[in-house]
Amino acid sequence: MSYDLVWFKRDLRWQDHAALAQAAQHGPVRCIYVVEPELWLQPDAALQHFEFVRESLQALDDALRLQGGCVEVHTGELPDVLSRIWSEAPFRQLHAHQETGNGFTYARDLRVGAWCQAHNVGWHEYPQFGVVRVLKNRNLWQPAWERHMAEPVQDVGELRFWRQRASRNETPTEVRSAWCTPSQMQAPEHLQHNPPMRQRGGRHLALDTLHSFLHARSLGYRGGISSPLSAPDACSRLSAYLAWGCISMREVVQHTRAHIAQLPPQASRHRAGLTAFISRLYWHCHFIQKLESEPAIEWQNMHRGYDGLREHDFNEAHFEALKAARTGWPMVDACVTMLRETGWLNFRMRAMLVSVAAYPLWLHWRPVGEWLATQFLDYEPGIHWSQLQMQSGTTGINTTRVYNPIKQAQDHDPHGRFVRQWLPALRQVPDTWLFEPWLMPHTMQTHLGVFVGGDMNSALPQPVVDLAQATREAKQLLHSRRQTDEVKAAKKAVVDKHASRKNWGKRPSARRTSVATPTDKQQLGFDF
Ligand SMILES: Cc1cc2nc3c(=O)[nH]c(=O)nc-3n(C[C@H](O)[C@H](O)[C@H](O)COP(=O)(O)OP(=O)(O)OC[C@H]3O[C@@H](n4cnc5c(N)ncnc54)[C@H](O)[C@@H]3O)c2cc1C
Repeated sequence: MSYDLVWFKRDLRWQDHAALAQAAQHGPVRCIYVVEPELWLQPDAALQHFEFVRESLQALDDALRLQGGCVEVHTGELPDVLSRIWSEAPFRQLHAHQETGNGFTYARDLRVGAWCQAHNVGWHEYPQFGVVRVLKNRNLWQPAWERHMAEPVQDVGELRFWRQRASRNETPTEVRSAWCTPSQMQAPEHLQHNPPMRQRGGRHLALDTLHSFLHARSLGYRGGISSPLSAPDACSRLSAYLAWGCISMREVVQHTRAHIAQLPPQASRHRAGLTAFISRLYWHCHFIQKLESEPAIEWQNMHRGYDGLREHDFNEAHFEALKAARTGWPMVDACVTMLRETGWLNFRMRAMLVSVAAYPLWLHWRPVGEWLATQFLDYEPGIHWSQLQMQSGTTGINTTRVYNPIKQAQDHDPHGRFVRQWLPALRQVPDTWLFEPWLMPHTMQTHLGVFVGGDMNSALPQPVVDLAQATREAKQLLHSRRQTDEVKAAKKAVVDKHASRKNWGKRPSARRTSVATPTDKQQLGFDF
């Protein structure tokens, strides 16, 4: 009996799973996940991602077992694994979701396509987000997003699973030797970083998170998402579940719209929060579309006119201080610490970290992005690299936004609860010096027994650079590059390819009437 093979990647769910639903229509299915050693060797991979995948696969396996099936975990490179499976028991067709991943997955998918062609196996890839493969024109993008989200959620119904039969000479254990169950998965030894307080994987947790957000936490979305104190509750916290596919984007959009529709008229704050949340769901796919349309933005500047701006000045000491949470700016160091312990940070604080890296520390976005990719449990290449470039000023279409970490602390942590929570050395420091402890008089430092110094033994580090001066110099360098004729001339091509065409979910400015918003300003539509 032949079967169709379903290859799970970053789509670790069984509901609204187009690949599984379509495969099931053809007859028996066999479900696999492949641990690809090369993939986990990439610089953007971390142990937390592997463990989250394992947990999500465990939930998937549990659900499939209720129907008499399972998910097989194979280890090896693709298409070698396909060859092995095929030579043991040929399959008719291979089904998977489209993936807009890093350079490795892009090249691997091309190899898989070639393998399928050579073996006369049908290769079916299905979109799982509102991202359009081979998008001819950016103007067509938003209607395509709406169509995708409006389609009915795919119910996989009852599944028939393919069963492997032992040949006469094999014991059942030998038949299974080529794969293992999710609970038997072994993380590659080199993988590091698994934050103790990170979110756990699995579809049931994704659904619980969506439920608690829609019914309670989203009341705090409006006004609550910018401060790192309120954001962990006020934000949806769905990013990791969307990134690893425990829940589909369509499910989230449809549930949210249905929830908005049944809110009473007086629930205006709740409605406004959920409407703003929907605009973030557009942004999710809008940003992934950039990488889909131009995979090279993972490595090279979106606007090539910025080439050479930071590449040759990379300061390792600055980078090490940032990673070690010892820049000397409490808000920055507290955010790095929270991220290290939880695997998550809200948008504004992510933007601030990259801004500090890109401007006063003058670090190129690529190494910073590799490090942050391992720190973010929700690492999604399309959003990540586009945001890294946007916050570093290399897209050429966004207004330069430079976040001052002292002002961010004053605005979003006025009583210092956040920095004191994550930086115990600051707990004794009075409010007056909390966000600028290097200004604390020596007598006060002696009195508290907390010293600010340049060496690793000091409880509090000196700022690595003079913030005001380094930021001024960085802005000057960027702006002088922006003024060159080459940079100005090449801007239109970037706008045509990548800029948004609509001001999703943003309230119109009272002063602006029907005049179209300049595209580069629209790109900043994140803040309330
Ligand atoms: C430098 C940088 C890197 C980032 N890297 C990632 C990443 O790797 N993966 C990731 O999912 N998000 C990334 N973001 C976007 C954003 O910070 C996170 O999506 C958000 O903090 C996740 O928390 P949440 O799910 O509670 O967000 P919510 O505010 O509840 O938003 C709901 C969903 O909308 C999407 N979304 C929210 N904000 C954005 C945004 N600005 N751009 C695109 N999509 C958005 C996410 O899928 C998110 O889960 C990055 C932002 C910056 C500044």
